[in-house]
Amino acid sequence: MIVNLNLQNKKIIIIGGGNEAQKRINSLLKQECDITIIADSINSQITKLTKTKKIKVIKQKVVDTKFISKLKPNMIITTTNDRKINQKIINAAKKKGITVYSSDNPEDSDFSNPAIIDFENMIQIAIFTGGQSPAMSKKIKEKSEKALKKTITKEDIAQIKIQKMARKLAKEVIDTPDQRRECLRSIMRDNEIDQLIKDGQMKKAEKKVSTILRNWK
Ligand SMILES: C[C@@]1(CC(=O)O)c2cc3[nH]c(cc4nc(cc5[nH]c(cc(n2)[C@H]1CCC(=O)O)[C@@](C)(CC(=O)O)[C@@H]5CCC(=O)O)C(CC(=O)O)=C4CCC(=O)O)c(CCC(=O)O)c3CC(=O)O
Ligand SMILES: NC(=O)C1=CN([C@@H]2O[C@H](COP(=O)(O)OP(=O)(O)OC[C@H]3O[C@@H](n4cnc5c(N)ncnc54)[C@H](O)[C@@H]3O)[C@@H](O)[C@H]2O)C=CC1
Repeated sequence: MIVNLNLQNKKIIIIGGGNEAQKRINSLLKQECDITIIADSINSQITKLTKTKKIKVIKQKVVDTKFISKLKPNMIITTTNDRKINQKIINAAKKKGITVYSSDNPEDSDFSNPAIIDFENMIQIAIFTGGQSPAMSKKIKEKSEKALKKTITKEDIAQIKIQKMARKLAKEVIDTPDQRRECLRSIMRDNEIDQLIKDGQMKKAEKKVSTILRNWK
């Protein structure tokens, strides 16, 4: 089952500082969460990231699981190339009811990472083979990316921004979910708004949306 994790303000610990850690940090940085890396060595890309982004680093080898009670994380991601320590961390986290992921152990992890196609941080499309073939997920991602870039337009992304603003206002000014849905659909179909979006006139589009919503009966 693919779901999205809401990690806003969550405390996340990543053990290890190699390629896998780097992939996980890059996805975590899309949300406002508190990231701490514990590793005895950190690759150059992660070092660069720690200089520009808010990431804490504890430079040490993890030999036991005491860091869990000390740092009290909401989630632990272990990415070391040491199976034994990864397993120890998984077991300790599970005992404490902490969400855990290990790069070398999909069976014991609480979630999986699909291949992601991202459009301007506004739309994410996930490709997942249920752990059967990560390499095929990557290949299908690369194949579909080209096709999707032709299907998902700049205007679609602008319409998401319009819809975000519209549904916030709709919740304030329209009483029932059915009516809100109908109104949001009519905004999506509105030729005038469509044209304003195409012309890059976002402020005018928003104004028109606001008028439609406030006069909705
Ligand atoms: C189960 C899963 C972990 C999870 O649940 O999160 C998992 C597990 C493992 N992958 C391993 C190897 C490789 N992983 C990749 C690549 C990716 N792996 C990703 C996801 C997942 N990998 C999850 C299932 C996803 C699904 O089923 O769709 C992607 C899609 C997303 C991401 O990592 O963010 C990302 C591409 C992202 C992109 O480019 O966008 C490549 C290819 C390459 O690097 O070129 C290889 C080498 C070739 C191969 O093995 O296929 C090994 C070590 C095996 C060993 O020791 O040999 C394990 C551990 C194990 O199998 O035990
Ligand atoms: N889920 C996936 O898609 C993939 C999973 N893997 C698995 O992930 C593991 C890690 O892969 P990479 O990041 O490429 O390896 P890597 O060798 O680049 O990084 C390992 C990191 O762990 C650190 N480390 C090792 N023992 C430690 C300890 N006790 N305490 C703190 N830090 C420690 C090292 O200093 C290094 O920074 C692999 O062994 C493999 O099993 C590998 C490729 C893809």
